[in-house]
Amino acid sequence: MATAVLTLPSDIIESVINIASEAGRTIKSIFEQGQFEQHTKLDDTPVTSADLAAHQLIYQSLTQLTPDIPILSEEDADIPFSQRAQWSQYWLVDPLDGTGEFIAGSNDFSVLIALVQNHKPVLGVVYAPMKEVCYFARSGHGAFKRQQGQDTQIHSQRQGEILKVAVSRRQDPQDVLKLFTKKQDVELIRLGGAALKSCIVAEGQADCYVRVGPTGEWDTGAPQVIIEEAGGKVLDIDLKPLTYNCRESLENPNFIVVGRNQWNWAKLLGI
Ligand SMILES: Nc1ncnc2c1ncn2[C@@H]1O[C@H](COP(=O)(O)O)[C@@H](OP(=O)(O)O)[C@H]1O
Ligand SMILES: [Mg+2]
Repeated sequence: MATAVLTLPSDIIESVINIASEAGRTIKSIFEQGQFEQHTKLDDTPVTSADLAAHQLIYQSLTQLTPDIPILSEEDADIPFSQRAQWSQYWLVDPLDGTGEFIAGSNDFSVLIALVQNHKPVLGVVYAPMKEVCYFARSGHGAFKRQQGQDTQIHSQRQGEILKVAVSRRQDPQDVLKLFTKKQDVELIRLGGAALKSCIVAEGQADCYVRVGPTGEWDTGAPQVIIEEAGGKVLDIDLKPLTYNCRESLENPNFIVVGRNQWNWAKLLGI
């Protein structure tokens, strides 16, 4: 039987922001020193000593904060579904989203921490250490961007005639453009890391972020709360919601993060 969902203090998000910021500072210091180890994981994605240092720090801090809530991190994800199925809530963590960017020397990486309750992300923090920007949201309380100590509420409703589409810097944009069936003027915004692309949609700098190819549930958990609280959605390519901790596999389907309700996404994607 699944454990009961615990009622958490409303200011727990500040503790999570502090944990993500500390992990981000650890990553930044390794990035600036330029000395790190690098391996390729079984799924053929890279991992560095910075990912692992951030994972250790987040794991210890979250365990101290909420000893009864389990943690699913990209760097400790080998937990059988039979065990995860017992969880009614858990922390979903990507200690370093954008490892490829980190290795390449680009600034487009961030730390992601989400709280998932009853298969739905309800709290999300995305901290980008090189940009010193934090995006955060709690279900029902709006989405915010914290920069230079100032919190600004963000909204995803961008106005404009051209469809601005955020896509991975490490992917052929044709993989994304071919999904759009209707003739439409499209401007591409190339950026690294899954979360930062979602966040620029959440703050109305892009209309959507389209991801074709594998990602993990940890890549979308925290950004999903931020985009939903900013007025947008995360959907699979059939425009159905993504699911969390519902299957043995933790891989997401292809997905689209949409900000603007004025676009007819079903028509644009030929659904
Ligand atoms: N083969 C694969 N399997 C699973 N996830 C993958 C993957 N290739 C890329 N990803 C995901 O896509 C994210 C990178 O997005 P982008 O290409 O936009 O920079 C990676 O985040 P991490 O850096 O946390 O691993 C990773 O989670
Ligand atoms: Mg990662």
